[in-house]
Amino acid sequence: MTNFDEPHFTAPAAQASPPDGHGGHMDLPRIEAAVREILLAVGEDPDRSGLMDTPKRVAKAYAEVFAGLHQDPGEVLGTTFDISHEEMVLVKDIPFYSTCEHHLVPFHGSAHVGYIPSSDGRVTGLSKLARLVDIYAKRPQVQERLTSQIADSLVAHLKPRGAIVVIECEHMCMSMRGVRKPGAKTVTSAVRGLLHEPATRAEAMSLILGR
Ligand SMILES: Nc1nc2c(ncn2[C@@H]2O[C@H](COP(=O)(O)OP(=O)(O)OP(=O)(O)O)[C@@H](O)[C@H]2O)c(=O)[nH]1
Ligand SMILES: [Zn+2]
Repeated sequence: MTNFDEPHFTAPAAQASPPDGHGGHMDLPRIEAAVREILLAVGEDPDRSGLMDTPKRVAKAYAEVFAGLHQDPGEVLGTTFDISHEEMVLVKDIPFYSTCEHHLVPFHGSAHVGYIPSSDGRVTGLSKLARLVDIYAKRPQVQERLTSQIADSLVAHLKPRGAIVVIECEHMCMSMRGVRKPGAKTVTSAVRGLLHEPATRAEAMSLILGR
């Protein structure tokens, strides 16, 4: 069964902060040791010159790719402005990279994130919507959970009257291996509140799809 629980914001054996300095910890030496094991297991020589620094590099790369495990969406969405806006705010074509939790290879594409602000006259910064996408993308993920987590986080932190998230992705686990269908796109959506109304939803979808 899929586990929809929020990952923990702290990991055991704290060793080093992720590169963006948003708190939380990664056990870099442990990642390095595991990468060395993988290299040995596939029949490589981790001590040859080309691979000598690879475990260290991979650990550094993983700290970046999984940094979202240690970031708090509430903190990002906490920056709000006193702007009364009754209609939809939509940031579309937000590029992102995530990691398929089944194969630990990338899936990547675009996210479209929209909301109808709460009646309290406050909106969040536009960049915060893109930051929110990254916080959830930079974790081991499946596309469906990524989509609903972004929508649920908007609802929890901004109390909007409605929210919509549409994500279009290519999964490398379907392109470079396995079924090998490069170019196949998976589209997922999550809709909350007033965006369930057919006319509002249709308006959002036409804004999202009208390129
Ligand atoms: N629903 C969903 N499935 C995903 C996602 N990312 C990868 N998958 C799928 O996860 C499934 C894992 O299937 P398994 O049969 O357990 O693993 P596998 O033998 O590697 O499967 P193949 O990829 O078909 O070779 C595959 O069908 C993947 O396409 C995702 O974000 N959402
Ligand atoms: Zn996969």
